[in-house]
This record gives sequence, structure tokens and C-alpha cells, in this order.
Amino acid sequence: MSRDSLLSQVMTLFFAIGMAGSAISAYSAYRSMTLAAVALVLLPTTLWLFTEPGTEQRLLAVTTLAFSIFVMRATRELSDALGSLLRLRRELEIQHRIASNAARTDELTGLNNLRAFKEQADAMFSYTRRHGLPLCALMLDIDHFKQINDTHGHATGDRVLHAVAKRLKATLREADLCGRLGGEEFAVLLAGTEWHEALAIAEKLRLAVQAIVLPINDSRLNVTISIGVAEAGAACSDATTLVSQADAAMYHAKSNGRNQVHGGLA
Ligand SMILES: Nc1nc2c(ncn2[C@@H]2O[C@H](COP(=O)(O)OP(=O)(O)OP(=O)(O)O)[C@@H](O)[C@H]2O)c(=O)[nH]1
Repeated sequence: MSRDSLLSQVMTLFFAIGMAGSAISAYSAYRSMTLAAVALVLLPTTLWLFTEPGTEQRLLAVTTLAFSIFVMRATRELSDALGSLLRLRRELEIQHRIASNAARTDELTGLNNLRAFKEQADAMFSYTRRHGLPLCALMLDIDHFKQINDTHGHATGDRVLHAVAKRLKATLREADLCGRLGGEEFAVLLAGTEWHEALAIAEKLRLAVQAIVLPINDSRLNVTISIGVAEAGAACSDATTLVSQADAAMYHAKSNGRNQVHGGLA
């Protein structure tokens, strides 16, 4: 073989190896891409070089073989590292979702906590205003809850809160917004609902809670709630104002004897 022809072969081989090397480094985290580059370019080149006579060809064959082994090992390490990194990122995303859910959920009842309720109530208020839809608020407060705690203990009080929340959730529609604002106080926002419909829903909730029978030792505990209802009128400027109007109505329900719905009009 002439010197020029050998030189041109060497140059061609280096070009092929350089191309394969670049492709491998670009895709080196993806094992399948590296295996394809090695199988389609490097191995045939190596085999061909081994079949060629001459020391230079053998030397090149050994070099390409060593290079193939090196890139396959490097790729395995890199793709393992990338796999762990992706797993870690997925776990972090899940943890983040759990943490942000926990920050918005009342642990005892599973309902929206005050913060989450306020955020969604503001959004609901803006939406209904923009679309000219009615919006009503209900404030619900368990009657004589202190007495339940004092007579049966705090754990029973917690069971009552949990049972009431469960009953509220089961009675309301998916689109209704419900939250525990603190203590034994719950609030509900009903978008697209007129005042008289809200009164009917409040009465339905009152009856649903009244039907709760909680077995405690040898006795059974009944729970009642007082509910105040308010509709967002033209003068109502935000969800907080609407909820405080429902709260005022709820205090009327309390002072009128509890276990009842008050519509908020005087
Ligand atoms: N078990 C339990 N009790 C709570 C929790 N948060 C607040 N409370 C109690 O709820 C009670 C609320 O009592 P009050 O505000 O006097 O109301 P009430 O006894 O229901 O009286 P009325 O509302 O007038 O019928 C207090 O004793 C609080 O300690 C809670 O998460 N778990």
C-alpha cells in the first residue's frame, strides 16, 4: 500500500471515529444511542481494521476497541447518574405537591383550611362578578361545641368535627367551596346560586348534620349546627365582606335558639 493511500485511510478512519465519538458524547447519557453508535460505526470499523494486514491497522483496531469499551463504561455511569437524578427530581416534585397540599388542607377534617378557602373564595368572587352570576355564602357553627368537649373530651370533639365535615362534603356539590375557618366554624361558597336556593341548601346541610349519630361509650351523641346565609349584593366588594355578612346572620341563628338557618335579612 502506498504511503498516500495509507494516509488517506487513516484520515478517513479518524474522521469516522471522530464522528462516532462526538455522537457518543452528545448522547452519552442515553445508553441505547451509545450502543447504536458503537454497534453501527465503531465495531464494524474495528473488525475491518483487524482483517486488514499491516501494523498500523492493528494498532488502529486496538485503539477503536479500547475507545468502544471506554465509551460504553462511561455511558453506563452517566446514564445511571441521570436515572438517579430523574428519580430524585420526581420524588422532590411529589414531596413538593404533598407539602403544598398539606399547607392548604385542614389536617383534622381534610377540608380547605382558612388560607386555601380565602384564596379560592377571592377567585370565585371575581369570577361570578365578571360573569354576572349570583354568589352566596354560608357560615356554619356547631352548637354548644364547648359543652361537647367538656362533657366527652377533646378527642370526641375532634370526632364531631370530622363527622360534620364529612357530612358537609357528602351533601354539597363538587363545585361548591367548603372550608374549616377554625375551631368549630365552617364556611361554604355557592357560585351561580340565588339567595333562596342557598337557604334551601343550608337547610339541607342543617338536616344532614342533625342526622349524625355518634356512638360514644354506651350513649349516642347528636350534633346540630346554626347557619347564616348571605348573598353578594351590588355593594358587596369582596369575598371577605360576603363571609362576614353570613357570619352576622349565623349569630342571629344562634341567638334565635340555634339549630336553624338565618337568611341574613334583619
Ligand atoms: N375538639 C376540638 N375543640 C376545638 C377545636 N378548635 C376549637 N375547639 C373548641 O371549640 C369550642 C368553641 O366554643 P364556643 O366558641 O364557646 O362555642 P360553642 O360552645 O359551640 O357555643 P355556641 O357556638 O354558642 O353554640 C372551644 O371550647 C374550643 O376549645 C378543635 O380543633 N378540636
